[in-house]
Amino acid sequence: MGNKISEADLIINQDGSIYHLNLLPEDLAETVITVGDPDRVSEVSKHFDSIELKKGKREFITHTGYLGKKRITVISTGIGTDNIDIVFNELDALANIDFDKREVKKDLTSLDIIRIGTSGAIQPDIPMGTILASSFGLGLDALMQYYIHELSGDEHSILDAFKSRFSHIKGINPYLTAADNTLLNTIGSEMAKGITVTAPGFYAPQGRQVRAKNAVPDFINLLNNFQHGNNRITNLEMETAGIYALAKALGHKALSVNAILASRVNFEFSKNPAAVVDKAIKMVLEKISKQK
Ligand SMILES: O=P(O)(O)O[C@H]1O[C@H](CO)[C@@H](O)[C@H]1O
Ligand SMILES: O=c1cc[nH]c(=O)[nH]1
Repeated sequence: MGNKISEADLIINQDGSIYHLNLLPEDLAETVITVGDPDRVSEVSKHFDSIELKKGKREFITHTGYLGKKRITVISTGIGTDNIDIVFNELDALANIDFDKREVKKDLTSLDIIRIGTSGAIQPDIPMGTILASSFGLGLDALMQYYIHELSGDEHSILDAFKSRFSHIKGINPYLTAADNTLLNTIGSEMAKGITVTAPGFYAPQGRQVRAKNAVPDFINLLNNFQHGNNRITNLEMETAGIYALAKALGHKALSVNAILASRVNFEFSKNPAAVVDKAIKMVLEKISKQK
């Protein structure tokens, strides 16, 4: 009885679906694509050979279907790592908790989770239109302060170097997690690679200044000058670090693929963002369709 998860910890709706995602366990495929924008879900599923279900609640829209013999779920997370907390805990519950018994299943399923997101580049040699796979996610948000998560030697050494270089920025406690190596070397094999910084906002937290004044001057230059071994920071967005860290904590494999819409060092934003996103979607689906 001690292992039973309470009704307040794991909320199951009257119809047996999980609280926010509105999905039943059988609605979820073992290959999951996450996107930020709910409208991007159909941009992915329009390439499927068949669509088995469409469900949604709030910003969490889900389509599950087949690409050849591969069953795939595509789901929108909305913006930010606070939403990643909800989506990843609920995806994991769908895969690994027996909803009738409210207990963790004996045999755990490790999902393959691939994010297709948009992002801004901070290196001059990464132009708009690049499709980039995140080798690491470096979080400047607070999500992982609430979870126990372990770091590998590589993760420790990059994170320690970053923390000592950025110790002057008040109120941050960065965390860092690597991509799943197999997904990086298969799905990401033909993509540019680099460390993705996940910011807790789009404007000043990504070094943008419109009217409100930035507390961290020269943020983009500070980030793009950071180098540890062969690792450098290439781009900024708002979910990857949370995805990598929570996926690892829950035993899932994750890769984040970034459609680069902005060059922050050239002060440019894509005139045709849909075409860049479509290129990323096609690259990912082509690789997934070749997986066993
Ligand atoms: O296009 P998506 O996947 O939402 O990703 C990026 O775009 C949003 C900001 O415009 C943030 O969610 C950021 O991570
Ligand atoms: O610069 C960018 C572009 C897309 N998404 C972000 O979070 N930042």
